[in-house]
Amino acid sequence: MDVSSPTDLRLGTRFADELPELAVRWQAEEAPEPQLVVLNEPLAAELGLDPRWLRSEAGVRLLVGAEVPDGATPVAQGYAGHQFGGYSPRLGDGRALLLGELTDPAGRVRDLHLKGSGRTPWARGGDGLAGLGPMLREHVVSEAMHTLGIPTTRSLAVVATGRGVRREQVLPGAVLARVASSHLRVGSFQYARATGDDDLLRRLADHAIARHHPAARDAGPAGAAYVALLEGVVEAQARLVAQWMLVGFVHGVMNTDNMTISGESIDYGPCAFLDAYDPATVFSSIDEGGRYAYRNQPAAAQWNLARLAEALLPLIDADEERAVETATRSLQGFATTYADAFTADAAAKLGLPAGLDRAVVASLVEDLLALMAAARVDHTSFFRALGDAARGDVEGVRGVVLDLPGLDAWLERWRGLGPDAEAMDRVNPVYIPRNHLVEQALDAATAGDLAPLHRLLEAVTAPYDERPGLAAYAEPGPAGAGPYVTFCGT
Ligand SMILES: Nc1ncnc2c1ncn2[C@@H]1O[C@H](COP(=O)(O)OP(=O)(O)OP(=O)(O)O)[C@@H](O)[C@H]1O
Ligand SMILES: [Mg+2]
Repeated sequence: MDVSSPTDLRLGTRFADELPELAVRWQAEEAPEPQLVVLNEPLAAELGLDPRWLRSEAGVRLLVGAEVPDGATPVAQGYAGHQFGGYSPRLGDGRALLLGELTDPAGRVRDLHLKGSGRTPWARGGDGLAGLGPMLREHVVSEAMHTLGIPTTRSLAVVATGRGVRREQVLPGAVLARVASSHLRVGSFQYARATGDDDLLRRLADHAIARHHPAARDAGPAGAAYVALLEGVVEAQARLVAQWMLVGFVHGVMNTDNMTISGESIDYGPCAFLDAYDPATVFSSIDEGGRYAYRNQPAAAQWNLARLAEALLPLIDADEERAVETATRSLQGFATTYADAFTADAAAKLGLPAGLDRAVVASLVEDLLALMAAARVDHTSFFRALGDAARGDVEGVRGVVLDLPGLDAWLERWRGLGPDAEAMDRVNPVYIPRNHLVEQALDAATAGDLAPLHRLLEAVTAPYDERPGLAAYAEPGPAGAGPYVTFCGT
């Protein structure tokens, strides 16, 4: 049955109850004039929430935090984090609240969370607010990621608050209602570890195991369950980052507080998708050293996971030296899982049959990426054009690569392996949220015109289905433009 009133909605308080040291009870700031800007109806249905109710005044009050269902305990979650390599011991939800855990009709437990809901005790100097544009970016990009089959937090809705947010200019403010399999971060473990309270650390790890890696519980005695937890996170993150790389996604701010334990992508701040394939691409204007450049993402993930391993050491083994040895072995799993996932996903993008020798596929992929990088081809449309090449039409790919003899030799090797063009069309998107289109849609929405946003959503939520009316959405942006995303506007 659909939930159609606040009294029907049951939100769990498991995080608040089990981890009170990480949960500050709090409430959202009043929104002067809440107005629903976008609602994710398919997600609402998946959660058992009646979209008509969510669109009603009472529903919007829930989505903006003005009304809390009976029995719910909204909390601001505590976490620490390494930001661009520097450690901040006390970050936490400075502008966000966990409303509680919702069990969907399929029995899955999901966090319902608000971002931009006002200052909390973790706010430090911040105003606790979020701009409409950045929250809509999170909506668009997370929905695109979801339809591309990439694990991600989701956006249920964006509600404009009617309050101005002072940035470089005054922007309309908004609250994002976010749904995630949890909001546990690497930084949550760093925070618990830094308290020196091993009981808290153990409760947090047990909570994470129960929610995300239940098989770890059966791993064996003593520290084995926590080693299995670490390995579970390492594996989930290795697979996730392999998917980012193959779709050309640059997260932009892979701090340890922006890396989940679930393996879902989180926090779409200064993120963007590659147009030209250049592995050195950096989008965030504050990432001056290029720490989170596209090509550095696997290494950044490994670095973050090493911070998770450090936090878990007291649970892994009472003997620190043995704990370090064990954790190091677990971290080494990243390289293998990443390489396997990357090769398997790349083989699918190339339409290759299953069962080919891994080394053959890996060298084929490597050689193709080198050809693509040398000519800075458009990442997304090139892979799509390869589907045409599998059907015998090589004009699209030959038209953009510089080293034609090299490409022809590569095409011959590849075609000899029998690529399946239809299978390629099912995994190589036509539409991704191109940066220039995202910017246009957000600018228009900020000025009150939602049509470009809806058109963009129409394109990116059916990314493999080429439609003639959406040709402009498949085109790369103007060369040399950007970086489009900065931190200042969030
Ligand atoms: N305007 C703000 N007011 C208060 N705190 C803020 C503000 N902006 C960011 N923060 C806090 O700064 C830290 C880093 O911010 P970051 O942009 O990574 O996270 P976020 O986008 O707010 O949230 P999330 O990671 O949940 O998506 C977080 O602790 C966040 O709560
Ligand atoms: Mg963040």
